[in-house]
Amino acid sequence: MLEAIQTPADLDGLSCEQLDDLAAEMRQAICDQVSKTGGHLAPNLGVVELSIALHRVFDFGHDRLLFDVGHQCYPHKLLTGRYGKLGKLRSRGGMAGFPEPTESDYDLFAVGHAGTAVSTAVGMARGDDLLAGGVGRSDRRTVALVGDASIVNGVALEGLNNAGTLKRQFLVILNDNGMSIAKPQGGMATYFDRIRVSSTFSEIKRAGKKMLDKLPGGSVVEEIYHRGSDMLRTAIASDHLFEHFGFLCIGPIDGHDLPTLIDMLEEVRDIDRPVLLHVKTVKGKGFEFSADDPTKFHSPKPFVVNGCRAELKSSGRSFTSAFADALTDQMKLDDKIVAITAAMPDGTGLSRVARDFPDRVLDTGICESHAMDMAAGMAKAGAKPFFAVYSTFAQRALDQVFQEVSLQNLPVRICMDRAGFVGGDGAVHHGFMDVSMFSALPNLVQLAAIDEPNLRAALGFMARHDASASAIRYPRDNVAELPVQDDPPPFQLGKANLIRAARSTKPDLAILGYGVLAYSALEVAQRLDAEGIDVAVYDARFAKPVDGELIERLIAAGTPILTLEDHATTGGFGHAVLAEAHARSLPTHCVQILGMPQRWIAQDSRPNQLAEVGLDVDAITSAARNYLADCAPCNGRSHVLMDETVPVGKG
Ligand SMILES: Cc1ncc(C[n+]2csc(CCOP(=O)(O)OP(=O)(O)O)c2C)c(N)n1
Ligand SMILES: CC(=O)[C@@H](O)[C@H](O)COP(=O)(O)O
Ligand SMILES: [Mg+2]
Repeated sequence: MLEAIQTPADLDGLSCEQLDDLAAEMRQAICDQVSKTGGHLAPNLGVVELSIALHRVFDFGHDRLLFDVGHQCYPHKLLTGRYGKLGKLRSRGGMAGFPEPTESDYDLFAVGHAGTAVSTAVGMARGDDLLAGGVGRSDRRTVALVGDASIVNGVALEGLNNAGTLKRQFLVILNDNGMSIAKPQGGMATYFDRIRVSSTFSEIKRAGKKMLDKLPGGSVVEEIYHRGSDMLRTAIASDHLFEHFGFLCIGPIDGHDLPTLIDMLEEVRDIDRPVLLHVKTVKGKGFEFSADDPTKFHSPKPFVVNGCRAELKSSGRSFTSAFADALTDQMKLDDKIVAITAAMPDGTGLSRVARDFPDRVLDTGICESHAMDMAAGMAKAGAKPFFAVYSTFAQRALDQVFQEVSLQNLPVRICMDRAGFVGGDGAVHHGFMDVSMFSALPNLVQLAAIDEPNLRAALGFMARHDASASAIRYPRDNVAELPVQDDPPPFQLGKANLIRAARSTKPDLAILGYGVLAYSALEVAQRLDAEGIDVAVYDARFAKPVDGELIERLIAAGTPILTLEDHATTGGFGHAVLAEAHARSLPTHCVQILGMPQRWIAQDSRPNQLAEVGLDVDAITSAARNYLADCAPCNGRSHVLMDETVPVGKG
């Protein structure tokens, strides 16, 4: 049946039994695919009936459907003609793992960061009305689908605050499954726990039907049972929190009971004021292993289903695990250290740290801005906060980093995982601009780790460095099985580390790698060496301050520099090297920058390997070779690779 659904209109006329069968087929297709490629499983399994009911009742070819985070969009995509793309989930030419406007007009925003749906939905509603001649004049209905953990995010509350003033149809579906990735945190989570246990509307309805079934009267019973308005009145929630934002609040209702969902959505569809429909769902529903462990199966790597169990395929030692162990060791040495996460305890490794220090690991919920300011407050009080956050989510707290951390010169430590390309999650999650983002801020040291021993050394530096804030970056990847050095020298502020000496005192090329690409540079150097090109390789370690003395020494000796980073070239480490050369009145002499090309950063589908984006060893080697051909004899030209569309090495 699923293959036959080319547009949501194909849902019309299907009976509830058929829709239930369709739901089962969708669950199986999603589970089969995610088990092969990885992706978001539990969130999508939890919204199958809700997605069917939404597309049955609304016409989102005309109406507006906005997803929050968007990781739960797979059922929506299957119902809007993309079943054929499921087999290439999260890869180029396939089905993106988040809503993707380049994939379908049913996807309005490419999203991935929590809290945005209500605001973009308010914007679309206001925009539609404006273009239709005035408030309430548009016939496009607007729906925002938000999870119970995302709705606590600051942006979401800003959206709700404004949405309540709308004088037109506006529906927020609160998908309440009692889960974030981990257990949700904070007062709102406690509130939802309380109202979620109040008997849901469907339970009232079922009890009512049982009672009515006992009465004689056949069709009268059916009529009463199905008369929507009574349902609606029964389901209206008095003194629901969001009622105070100006919403008519309904529910909670059972998010897996298709007849109730369809009835209720039909009831609320044309109410001409903001409505919040509180829907209770089970994250991971449909498979025991995912419903029993929605955290583990939130966004699993490929796994093998074994009856009612599922085993994730093991995949080596990650930077995340290395970070968690290194931070744990630092916390053993210093009881002022406290670890903070914004709803990502497992993704950042802090759940591993919490096993040893449950009282010194704090989870704020999806509230990065608050977490950063809380860290600033803790630093002000004399504690040593380490805020573990994905590079992409740190973007949400940029203002707090400047205003409450760097401007106050408070020693907050920011540990950014998923820096660089993230693979399957793609454009909405790449950590491509943390260096640029923080580079203009005063009192903020920026550093990167090449492997596990260096990550440990870097954290030791950060724990000791009280003179300013510091921000470290490391990738969504495994650590090198063979580290560059088992016992690297301690990190010294602004000092790079020579990891491959050239054969001569005046090498043909010096490669300065920032982060893990310094590791790739070693193989590049080996290949060039075999061609008689004498190369020195440095682990740059710091993007702010860069090692100015090294840069001066190299440029003065006429040694061309190639900088490498898994970061945008704009405002990245390479630009910092150029700026340093400029500040030292050095000729920006043969400095070439190699980083993440813009065209890939905005790519709508998923570069899964550095090879796809020209940052693998082959590509770097050929870039270095072309570059040397350009600048021998060194003519003082600066080969800054500003235009990423130009093949590397011809900058
Ligand atoms: C700003 C931001 N911080 C963190 C995340 C990581 N993240 C993705 S989904 C998720 C949990 C969302 O919970 P909820 O909104 O309840 O949706 P559910 O997964 O339960 O369906 C988190 C923390 C994010 N996407 N955006
Ligand atoms: C949707 C979201 O933001 C998270 O689920 C994220 O996709 C997790 O990323 P990792 O798989 O890298 O932990
Ligand atoms: Mg949830």
